[in-house]
Amino acid sequence: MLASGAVGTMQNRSERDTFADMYASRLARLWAVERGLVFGRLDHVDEGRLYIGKLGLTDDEQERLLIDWRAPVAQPFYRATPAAPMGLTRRRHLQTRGRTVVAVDDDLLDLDALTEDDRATLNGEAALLAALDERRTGRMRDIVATIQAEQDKVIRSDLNGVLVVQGGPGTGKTVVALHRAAYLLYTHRERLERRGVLILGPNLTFLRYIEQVLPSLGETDVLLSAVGELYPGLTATARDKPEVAAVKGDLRMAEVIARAVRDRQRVPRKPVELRLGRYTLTMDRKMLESAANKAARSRRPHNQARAVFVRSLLNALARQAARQIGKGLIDDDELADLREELRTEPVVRSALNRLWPYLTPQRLLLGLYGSPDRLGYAAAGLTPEERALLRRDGARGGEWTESDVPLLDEAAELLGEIDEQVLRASAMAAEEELAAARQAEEHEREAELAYAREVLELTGLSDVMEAERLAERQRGEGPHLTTAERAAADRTWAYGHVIVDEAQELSPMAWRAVMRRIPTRSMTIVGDIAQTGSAAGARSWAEVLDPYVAGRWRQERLTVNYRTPVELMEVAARVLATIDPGLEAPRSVREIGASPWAAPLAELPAIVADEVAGGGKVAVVAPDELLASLGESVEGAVVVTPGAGRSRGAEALDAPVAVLGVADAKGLEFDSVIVAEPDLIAAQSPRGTSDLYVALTRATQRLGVVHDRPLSDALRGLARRPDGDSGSADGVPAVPGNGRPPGKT
Ligand SMILES: Nc1ncnc2c1ncn2[C@@H]1O[C@H](COP(=O)(O)OP(=O)(O)OP(=O)(O)O)[C@@H](O)[C@H]1O
Repeated sequence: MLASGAVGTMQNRSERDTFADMYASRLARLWAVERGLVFGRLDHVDEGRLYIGKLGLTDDEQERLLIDWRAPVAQPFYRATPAAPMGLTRRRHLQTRGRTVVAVDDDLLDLDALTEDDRATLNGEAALLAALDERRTGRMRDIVATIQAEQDKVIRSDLNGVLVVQGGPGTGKTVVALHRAAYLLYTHRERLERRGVLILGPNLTFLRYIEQVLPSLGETDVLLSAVGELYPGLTATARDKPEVAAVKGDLRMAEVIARAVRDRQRVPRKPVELRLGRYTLTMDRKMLESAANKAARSRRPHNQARAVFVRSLLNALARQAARQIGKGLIDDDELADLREELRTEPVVRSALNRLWPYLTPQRLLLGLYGSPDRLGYAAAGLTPEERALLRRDGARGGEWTESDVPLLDEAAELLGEIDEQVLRASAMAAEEELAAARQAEEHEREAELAYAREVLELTGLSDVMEAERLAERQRGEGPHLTTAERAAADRTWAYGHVIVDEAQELSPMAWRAVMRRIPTRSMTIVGDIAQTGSAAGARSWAEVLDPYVAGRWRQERLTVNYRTPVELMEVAARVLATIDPGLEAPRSVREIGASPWAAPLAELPAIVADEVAGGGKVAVVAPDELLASLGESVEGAVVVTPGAGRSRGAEALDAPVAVLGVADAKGLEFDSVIVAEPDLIAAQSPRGTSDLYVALTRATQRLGVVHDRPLSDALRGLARRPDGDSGSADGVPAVPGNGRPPGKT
């Protein structure tokens, strides 16, 4: 298609590009599914054999060669059991390397239906354990070949309504949610391709960790985003202290933002005088209030209601001007002329801008955080201590934090868009004002200059640029945009389906921002209440969902832990019991024959070197305050500090050793995990014990803790790491060997 060149009519060219796009994405899909293309075979009692793979293929005669795993006829591959064989005699798992079959495992489902020959060729089932025991690569992989029945139920659950998937660590919530996205896209392709699917994750490192799963299933057009990226045009990675995050995430902030907007619409008590050469006009309180009331009654967002306010004031001023120049009665045309004349007067314009300024969410929030007065008015419903937590000096600078993003979104909703033409016009006007201000009297100068700068800044915002570029592309003047790209740039986009991972971490304000994007409430929410680390996070799913879909959400539970071996989970479960004795840890499927260990902090560098030599990915999970120093002491480590960007996360995943805090380790897994100063992790925030539970459940093979501080009861019994100091913690004998598994069990 491309070789045919850019010839012919516009229509020809556009057709050519469409075909080229189509073939390119088909090709990309075919390449992406190469690994493990075919992984299963179903032997039916009477229908013969079907091969199951990552996508469907037919030959030139339209004979089915391969069935897509998501097709209804593939379902018995995941669901059939000897008790309910679903018409199968046998299910075969094929393991391949490149295009070579390297192993075959059979599940026997219907003994009676098997021939003697079949009985002789049956192998034991080992595909799942083989997959679980594989070394980790730093990136999550698809599990199509080994999806378990309870997971399949979640994956194929109905598109409509809110589905909550609650499950302990390692139960496959994330991987299942990703396969569900692929399944929904396959089953409801038209609707979901048009509206798009959004997957929200806890942080940028996590997004890098999962980003290859959907492409490897042939799905490339899903938007992966962290909550800190929900507001187009900025990526917030900084984190507030827990007590600040708790205030910013509280539902009362919705009222604070609403009042902050109203604060910018309050009219001054004293009359405002406008000196206009020949005459002086006065805007008294009554006139201002009447204009503000009209604007409020229009029920438009702030930036759009401004037009109503301005028009009302200009009308009143024009009448006043007419009276002053001796024209008592004027007709509509004359009034309109006068109004336009006044509108262009710099003095009038600048007064109107001060009375009802155009506002962006950023400006509103910075103005609020930076001013005790504004906070006093807007946050009247908060305590003085809470207001103090919101206060930020240097209002103009400063980084946006993850918990600011839902507030910006809330503000955007109340402020509305600023018309692009208006922005341009006010930029020009501001330039003029700047020039005028330079000539103004000393005492007025500061205020004038500050205001003009403000407007200029406002008009130079990068999201406006983005909007422009977007509009250009949509008009067909730029490169083709995918649904995901268009959705990412548009704050008001309504998605076809939204998946929220680690959903327990979202604050009530973040939920408002999420719900705005999915008016149909077609959602999958996955998480674990026991892992909630954020101070503003969830304590129960009902508390989160009842305000939006009371009585209309359904829940599935995942109960089997595929990541953490039995020995490691025993230790984690002791910590879980200290959070709440009623909480149940998931059941692990593997034993590895080695127990977690403890060692002095000083031995960390040597231990890490040893673990790296042992192979696979190693992580040191540490309290935030120790990250930098530990990172320096460990050779070859990539440190992820809070606020690190997407690329740092990726670097850490690809490195042999990552040093990171719990918030960034959330959702990830490594072959070997060393938790530094566990009790400091537990003490560093109100939900610190949940953080420790998360840290202890990240390993697939080996787990240890290094510490100087005394260990809590839950960890006190750990054996000393044999290579470290002799003896054991509190008299418990050392584990035999070097703490590594003696081999696959
Ligand atoms: N059916 C399966 N076949 C093979 N591997 C699986 C299966 N289910 C889960 N796993 C693996 O188990 C590990 C844990 O899965 P995942 O990260 O999705 O769990 P999670 O419930 O999201 O955990 P957490 O709550 O701790 O983040 C992953 O390596 C995943 O690939």
